[in-house]
Amino acid sequence: MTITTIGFAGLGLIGGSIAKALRRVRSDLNIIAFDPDRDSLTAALADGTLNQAHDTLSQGFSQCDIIFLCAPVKINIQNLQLLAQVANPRCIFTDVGSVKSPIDQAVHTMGLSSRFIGGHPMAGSEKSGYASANDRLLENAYYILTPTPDVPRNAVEAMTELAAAISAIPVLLDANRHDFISAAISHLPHMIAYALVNLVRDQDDHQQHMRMLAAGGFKDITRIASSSPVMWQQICGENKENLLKIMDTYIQSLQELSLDIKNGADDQILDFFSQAKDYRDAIPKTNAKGSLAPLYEIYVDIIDESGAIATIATILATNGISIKNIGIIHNREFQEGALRIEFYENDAAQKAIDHLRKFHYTVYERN
Ligand SMILES: NC(=O)C1=CN([C@@H]2O[C@H](COP(=O)(O)OP(=O)(O)OC[C@H]3O[C@@H](n4cnc5c(N)ncnc54)[C@H](O)[C@@H]3O)[C@@H](O)[C@H]2O)C=CC1
Ligand SMILES: O=C(O)C(=O)Cc1ccc(O)cc1
Repeated sequence: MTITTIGFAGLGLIGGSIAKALRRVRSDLNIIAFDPDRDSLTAALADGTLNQAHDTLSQGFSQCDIIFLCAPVKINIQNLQLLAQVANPRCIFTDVGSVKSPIDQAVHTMGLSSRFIGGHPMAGSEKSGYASANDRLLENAYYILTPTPDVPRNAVEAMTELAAAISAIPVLLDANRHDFISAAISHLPHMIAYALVNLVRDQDDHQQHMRMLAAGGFKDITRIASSSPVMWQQICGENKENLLKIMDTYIQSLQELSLDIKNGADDQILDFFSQAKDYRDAIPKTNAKGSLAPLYEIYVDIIDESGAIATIATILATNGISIKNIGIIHNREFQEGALRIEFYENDAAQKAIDHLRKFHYTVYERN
């Protein structure tokens, strides 16, 4: 399947990131888009990502070989209905939505099963909009594809190649299975984050001590409460049954924990925490965007005084070691605060450890 023109219906964080990545790896592509947010289109024309911007989902999209649906999940289904009327009969549709079964069913009803490949890149962030899009966002991230058996093999291959071309890792999965998995590993965590933030907001005092004192743990598990409310409202509606099932299971497990705490069942509590720790420790490390790129990071205990960072940076620089990122972190793991240093390569991280230990710094690596 030859791909020369790609369309985007929605050019926010994910649509924008895919369009930018495709532009980087295939400068010859004709990339066109529609988004009701005119500023996104203007920015994407200005930075060279788009060849054309359209004010509607109409005739302009008839030239597309592939159209990516990148709006919130319910809107993707509406847009597919509009685009099916204007796209050429060879055009393949794909989406990036976080829920796969409802769009699959809609596609079936519309008689488009042989032309639709569901997609879900498993990376992103709490940010929204084209302004946050980044051509490396999906690098080393799993990109789930849920083609039905009706889709021709060459179309699935073309889609798999596109995902791989932007350095994502294509994975084929059944749509229903995808939705249950996503309910557990993505949708439930977002519900927990939203609910926890609101709980703290409601319990806070007039001086907002809770907001002021909220530490690493709270921030770690609530970052995603800054995600787009509209996007998550639509995900809840579209993955209702799976989400309700997994929320019930979660509530039940909290109730059991609460009972164990009430009864002073120390052994059960220790088992519960230990099992969770073992499973969590075995999850592969990812970078901030959720992709699997290896992290070459070390942690160094430092005395919190001016010049401490500069001294370490100087030791590394004079030994020819480049730093990718550096910053102090304060959390329970490092009670006094530690310096987190990220490198571009493992070799650099190992050299840094050797040099810093020579200067008697305490250095940790995370396994
Ligand atoms: N945010 C994330 O980390 C991830 C999101 N997704 C999925 O990607 C899709 C897009 O999410 P984001 O890019 O994060 O959201 P976003 O809010 O950054 O972008 C959505 C874009 O859709 C546009 N839009 C609104 N109504 C539209 C319409 N009628 N037609 C065309 N475009 C319209 C908005 O103006 C916006 O630019 C969602 O379906 C979401 O479930 C998938 C993986 C990760
Ligand atoms: O920011 C995060 O950690 C996310 O979990 C982003 C995200 C949001 C929605 C998805 O369907 C996939 C990934």
